[in-house]
Amino acid sequence: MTQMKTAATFKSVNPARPTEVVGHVEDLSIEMLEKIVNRAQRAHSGWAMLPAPERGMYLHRAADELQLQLEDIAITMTKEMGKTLAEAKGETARGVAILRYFAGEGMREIGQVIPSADSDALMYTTRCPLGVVGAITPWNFPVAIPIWKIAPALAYGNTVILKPAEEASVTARKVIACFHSAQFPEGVVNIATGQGTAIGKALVEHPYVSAITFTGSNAVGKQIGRTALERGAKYQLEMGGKNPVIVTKDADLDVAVEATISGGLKSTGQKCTATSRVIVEEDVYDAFKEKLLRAVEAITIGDGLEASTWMGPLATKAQFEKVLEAIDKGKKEGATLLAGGNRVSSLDGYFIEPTVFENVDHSKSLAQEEIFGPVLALFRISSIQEAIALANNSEYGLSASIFTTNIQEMLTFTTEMQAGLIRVNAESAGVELQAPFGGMKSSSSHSREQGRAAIEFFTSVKTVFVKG
Ligand SMILES: NC(=O)C1=CN([C@@H]2O[C@H](COP(=O)(O)OP(=O)(O)OC[C@H]3O[C@@H](n4cnc5c(N)ncnc54)[C@H](O)[C@@H]3O)[C@@H](O)[C@H]2O)C=CC1
Ligand SMILES: O=C(O)CCC(=O)C(=O)O
Repeated sequence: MTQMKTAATFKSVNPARPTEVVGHVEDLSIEMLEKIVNRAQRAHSGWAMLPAPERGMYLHRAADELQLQLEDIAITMTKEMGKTLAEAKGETARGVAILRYFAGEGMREIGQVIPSADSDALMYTTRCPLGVVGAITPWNFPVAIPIWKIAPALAYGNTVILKPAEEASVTARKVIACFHSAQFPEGVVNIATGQGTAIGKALVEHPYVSAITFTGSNAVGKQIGRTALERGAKYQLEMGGKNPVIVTKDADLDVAVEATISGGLKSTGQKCTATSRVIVEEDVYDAFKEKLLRAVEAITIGDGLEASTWMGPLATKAQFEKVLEAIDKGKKEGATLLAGGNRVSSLDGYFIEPTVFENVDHSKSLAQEEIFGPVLALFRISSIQEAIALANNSEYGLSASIFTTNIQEMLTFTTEMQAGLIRVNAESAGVELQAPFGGMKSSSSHSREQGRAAIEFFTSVKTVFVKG
């Protein structure tokens, strides 16, 4: 990788102890970005012309490098954005598996032979890469999300520029170093660190960048979509969620409680697939609530590097403040606070207690706005129809779970629930890399990432007609 001198850097800090600097990151200028885009553009034709199995071998080598660096990268991730070390290790291992999956894509079919009306002709489809792909990623999955965008982009013959979240850039740099150690040709894999409003925006606007894949907030996603559409670039947006869990009277309550805690509060609730609305049938509402509150009380909060910690801090000061404001707003709107609701005053970092509300008006903020923090809202309902209607009453449609042993209720839920990820007797979070991932309604641009679905975004279909 060519070393570039930049005028400025910014600090990335540890949210568990904000005075600790995890690293300094280049705050690239637009001129530096221009060089990176040109380099990616120049590298494209050579990379695209390599046989796909050979591109796959590069991805296998990157997977080997990431595996070697797993411990260091996971520790950096925990220090930089706060999730527990166990989660960070799991995520890094997932990154290795994603790379291997897409390495295999280099050996799978990319088209179909389609019967032509002309008996002297051969008609088939093939696929070609898009060119330079810009990947704009958030801080909540600093390894998995960049890799599930970069790996398929590369496998199908694109070159890539990663613009990571400012708050997770030290980890991102270490991930990209694995690609460089795997000796990808110059310019094929690039990183552009800097501010979203400057470098991110310039990447989206650049005429050489053929496609943008984004995960993050709805506000930024929509802006990116508009800009990309305007100049004819392809785009893919993965945004928010307000994911419901339904617990019916036939559910195994212990399983439902454990999954609600895990889905809602792991990673401190900072997943787009996190559970935030817990919709419980009245017959079991009180029993479920009691078990849930007991489990919430048992949660240990602290630095994610400590083995005893179950829940770490919020990832950034902005997120910490946003979640405290959301809790305050919920209280003012009349919801009843059952647990938590405060910052953890005994700790210096961005720690907030796991928080549970009930008596939440479904038209109000706690039920409608994405909080992205350790906050659950309980709702009491009297039938499965009411539960599904409530669950669907959201601008989002990313993930949804039901806990029940009633087969008819499972089927009704899988049919009627408006979400891209439907889970039965399993928590709302947790995505398998070989399956399509994406949301309905405002949660996404209706595209899907990961698994074989990734080929739809990262390639263009060509229909070829050959007359003998
Ligand atoms: N769907 C998800 O997984 C995520 C959702 N969020 C939601 O977004 C809220 C705010 O989090 P943020 O970090 O501020 O998300 P964000 O959407 O501002 O940032 C995501 C990425 O977009 C970049 N970016 C920001 N402005 C840009 C622009 N104008 N053009 C191009 N790129 C730009 C950022 O630098 C970062 O790399 C959270 O509270 C949460 O509700 C945040 C992170 C992940
Ligand atoms: O639930 C998961 O594993 C993935 C969540 C995700 O993609 C996100 O929060 O952005």
